[in-house]
Amino acid sequence: MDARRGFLLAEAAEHLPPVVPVEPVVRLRDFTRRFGENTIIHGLDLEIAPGEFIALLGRSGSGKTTLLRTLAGLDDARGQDITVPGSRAVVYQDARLLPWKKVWRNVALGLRGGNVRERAEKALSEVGLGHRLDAWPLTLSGGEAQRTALARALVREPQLLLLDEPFAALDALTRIRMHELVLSLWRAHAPAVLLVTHDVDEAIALADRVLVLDSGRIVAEERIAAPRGERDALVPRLRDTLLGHLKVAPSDGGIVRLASARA
Ligand SMILES: Nc1ncnc2c1ncn2[C@@H]1O[C@H](COP(=O)(O)OP(=O)(O)OP(=O)(O)O)[C@@H](O)[C@H]1O
Repeated sequence: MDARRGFLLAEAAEHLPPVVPVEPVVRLRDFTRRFGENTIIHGLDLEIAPGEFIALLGRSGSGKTTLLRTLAGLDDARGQDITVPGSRAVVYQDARLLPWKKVWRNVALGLRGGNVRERAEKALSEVGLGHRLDAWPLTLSGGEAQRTALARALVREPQLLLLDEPFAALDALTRIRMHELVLSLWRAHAPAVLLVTHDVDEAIALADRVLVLDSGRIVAEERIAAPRGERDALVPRLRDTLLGHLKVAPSDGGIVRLASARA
């Protein structure tokens, strides 16, 4: 390298921000889960950075829920090398609201400290339900119930948000609205997210990184650097790649969902 080029590179490097290694918020090393004789997860390594949005795809029985339950602290992880943040929240496919408590009380459930009603109200306003604070859960639509579940998760300001197929039971239009809502909440609160889904297109639309789990092993990983509003052109290639890893034949077009593909 000539001296002038070396000087220019050194000068440019001086103006770059220092590279600060970011500690992952989740770290699993050689994680294995057995149920009796059956090994469900095989020596899995996983790191999730703060604020990173991960989608986890996999066929039925591949171990997705087992992994999510472990990260949520709901499964026996004794003797395993696992780091998770102290504050975590889970949203499931069904909203799991207590029908005998008003909507705002469901969101406030277990909240410590003062201003509980105001905090629940703020969270419900963020998901567009500021007008349903005193409603009973059974009067909510499916989408409203899931938005309440999201408010209940986010009011705790979790560092890790675990989403277990939270949109699977919703109709297509509501699902798209929920995608937009989840992205805006993610931008506002910046938790790391692990979204378990069967929907390849959903994974591509939402995530920074898509992982494919097969028989308890991560068999593929796709980083998606493109901004979320500019991903349409990438979808066909990514969909084919991911479906290839999932061993599902691509359809002729439209949304390919594993749930229907495996039926
Ligand atoms: N408590 C348990 N005892 C015994 N086997 C279990 C238990 N929990 C899960 N398994 C088994 O572990 C495997 C993985 O299950 P898991 O629920 O993690 O899969 P999944 O990828 O989430 O599937 P799905 O998409 O259908 O929800 C399955 O074969 C399941 O039968």
